[in-house]
Amino acid sequence: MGQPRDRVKDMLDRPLRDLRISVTDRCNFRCTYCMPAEIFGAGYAFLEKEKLLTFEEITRLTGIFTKLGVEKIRITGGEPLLRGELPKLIRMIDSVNGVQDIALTTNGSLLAKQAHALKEAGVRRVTVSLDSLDDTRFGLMNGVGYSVKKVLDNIEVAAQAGLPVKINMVVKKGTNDEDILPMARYFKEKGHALRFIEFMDVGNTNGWKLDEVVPSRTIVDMIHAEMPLEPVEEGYYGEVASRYRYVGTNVEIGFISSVTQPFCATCTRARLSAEGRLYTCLFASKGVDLRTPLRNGASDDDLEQLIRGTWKKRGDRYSEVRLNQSSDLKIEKAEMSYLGG
Ligand SMILES: Nc1nc2c(ncn2[C@@H]2O[C@H](COP(=O)(O)OP(=O)(O)OP(=O)(O)O)[C@@H](O)[C@H]2O)c(=O)[nH]1
Ligand SMILES: C[S@@+](CC[C@H](N)C(=O)[O-])C[C@H]1O[C@@H](n2cnc3c(N)ncnc32)[C@H](O)[C@@H]1O
Ligand code: SF4
Ligand code: SF4
Repeated sequence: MGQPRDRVKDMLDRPLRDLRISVTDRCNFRCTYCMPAEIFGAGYAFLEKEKLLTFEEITRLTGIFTKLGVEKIRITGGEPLLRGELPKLIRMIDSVNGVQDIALTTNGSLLAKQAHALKEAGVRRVTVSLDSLDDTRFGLMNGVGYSVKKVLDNIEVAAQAGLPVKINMVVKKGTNDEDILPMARYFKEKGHALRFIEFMDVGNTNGWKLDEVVPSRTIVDMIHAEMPLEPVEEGYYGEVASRYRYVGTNVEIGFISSVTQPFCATCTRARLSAEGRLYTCLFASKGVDLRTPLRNGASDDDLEQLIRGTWKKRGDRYSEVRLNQSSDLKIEKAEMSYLGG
């Protein structure tokens, strides 16, 4: 694996390390906190096929990002497993010099069919989102009545295919906070790392209110009282989750506290939307169009300069700025399902 030619840093001295690639803005779920059904209904204008970056375009851009320091790729969306022939894309990305890790975030509904092929193509690990073990609550939260058992079965298929699995649970007060302990008990037993995500004010349509956020500290205390926890050291610079281990086991649990303990100071993540816009923050309103130059014959050097210049100008620290505010900052944001969660 070659070393990056020139690791670029932003205005706050943060290097570019991770690229989160959204491969589609579509999803078969309508999670209330992400794609509420009343907004993302039948009339919603999703991206047309010709607007999506092709696999060749994504791979070419990945090669340029690695020259600037990117080592870790996360495939996301929308629901990434809705994109046809995903294993083919994974194989192409895996062949890019400098890519050291390819992870996938998915709602798990289509995982059983594809787990083996994804693993073989080069996916190193998957994160499956699941917010409850109760069918009624999960069905309401995913917006389409999708069953818990199917997701749990698919998680085990992925694990048996040799993919380490993490679970993401978004916690909303009054909606699924009663699921915190049952989820912790279940995944402790299964041996998969569960991560609790504070409900965030992403996008413009999820009706976010600070009083629906359950602070990670509360969840740590709640779990520790029943199943003692000990902290685990940061695994890498800028790690998103604070990790703990159940005492006496190797099973981990994580907390993603972007509302109450923002981690902008070490944020190394760039996001590439399915239509090829580069976003330097999850809460950015505008992305930089890479598809137009890509399709108009720009050279790799031109594209590298464009990406380098964008990262160098980056000063984003939305979650830190929002801290201590009782509401979201009233700015126009891109939707998470569009720019890649
Ligand atoms: N505010 C904010 N939230 C983030 C950011 N990155 C990830 N998240 C949130 O954390 C969730 C989990 O991210 P994942 O991609 O599953 O995890 P990760 O921590 O990057 O993954 P690992 O590589 O396993 O450490 C995302 O779905 C977001 O909700 C970020 O840069 N800013
Ligand atoms: C946007 S989804 C895309 C990938 C895939 N569809 C999935 O759900 O895993 C990525 C992650 O973002 C999380 N997410 C979405 N909206 C969120 C919000 N408002 N607050 C916190 N996390 C959110 C989801 O739970 C999921 O784990
Ligand atoms: S969180 Fe994932 S599964 Fe849920 S609506 Fe958003 S993109 Fe779809
Ligand atoms: S809010 Fe923006 S800058 Fe802060 S951690 Fe998230 S993506 Fe990074």
